[in-house]
Amino acid sequence: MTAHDLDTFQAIEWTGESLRLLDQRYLPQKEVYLEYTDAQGLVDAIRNMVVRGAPAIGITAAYGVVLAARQRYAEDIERWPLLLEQDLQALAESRPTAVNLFWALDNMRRALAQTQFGQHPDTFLLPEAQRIHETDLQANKAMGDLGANLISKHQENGRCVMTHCNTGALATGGYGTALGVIRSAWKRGLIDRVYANETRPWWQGARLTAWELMRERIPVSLNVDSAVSHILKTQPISWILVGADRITANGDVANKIGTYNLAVQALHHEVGFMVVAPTSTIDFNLNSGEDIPIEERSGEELTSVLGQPIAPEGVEAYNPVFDVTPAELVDVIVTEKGIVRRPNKEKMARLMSKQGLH
Ligand SMILES: CSC[C@@H](O)[C@@H](O)C(=O)COP(=O)(O)O
Repeated sequence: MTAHDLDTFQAIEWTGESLRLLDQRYLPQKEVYLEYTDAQGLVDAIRNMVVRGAPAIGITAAYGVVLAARQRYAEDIERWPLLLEQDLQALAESRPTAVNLFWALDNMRRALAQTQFGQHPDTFLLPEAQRIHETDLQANKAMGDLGANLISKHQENGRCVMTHCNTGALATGGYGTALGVIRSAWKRGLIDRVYANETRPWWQGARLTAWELMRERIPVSLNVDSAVSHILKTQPISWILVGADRITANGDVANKIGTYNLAVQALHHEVGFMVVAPTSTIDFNLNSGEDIPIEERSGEELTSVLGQPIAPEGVEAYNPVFDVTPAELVDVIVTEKGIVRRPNKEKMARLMSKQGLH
């Protein structure tokens, strides 16, 4: 892979027989690819963060259903759709916050419902998984254009942007959400530099975002999460761009822990706050962010780094890995169907009623 291939680079590859994933736990030191042939392997891959990022999790789960269905079909050519239920359940329990996982499984269930008695599971399930994968890439390209349109050449505050976590090719079907907008804006000559928050405790910013941007030679400065206010005050930053794991009907946004802090800081420093997410991330079944299940991961992610303890043995640690930014702190949500400024329930409903890729 060359630096320029990253534009079309995909961390998830369907081989026809298996799903190949770039193991994100080892980046940037090692590029290790793992090959999966069953759903349980993919449940573990999602849970253990071999693959992460809301759209990437959904795509992985969709292919997980294909692999599980093939296995169940080999076990029992008639009863395989019934046996598949336990695999759908296991995939649904792999991680709780990103709604793209449940959205993808719902789509796979609809494809399953089309399958006639005795038909091979590939008939409807494989094309649906491939459609989910392909439309995510297309959605990211569309959002890249729409988001870049909001970044003007002569930004009042300056020509730099800040981002959080990793929202790039690694987190999606390719190109990225917030990082896709950054890619498009860079190509149009609209930005000079990206400030990437390290994103403790899993370091998605330090390990993954810095890796993606450097490979494309987009100037990036890595900073500790606690430097944000200082940077917004002293550096020429016009926009903070983030992705989302779930957006509720009123426009509240769940995303990587620390995103809420950023929105508050953006308001104080008069920096734009842009959320970039495909409509597969919008959960219209939930009225507000208070209803979103927030994943808590092991305290060990806080108490040790690379296997080395950094806190007193036995200390209790609290590790929520997502937070919810209230809609009133969001300047604009960019989706593949269009943009929503100052989101609220009515505007979100109008957006969702539009025709789109998904
Ligand atoms: C396109 S990615 C948007 C979000 O999924 C991303 O910002 C994020 O929070 C990822 O969390 P992760 O815990 O790494 O799966």
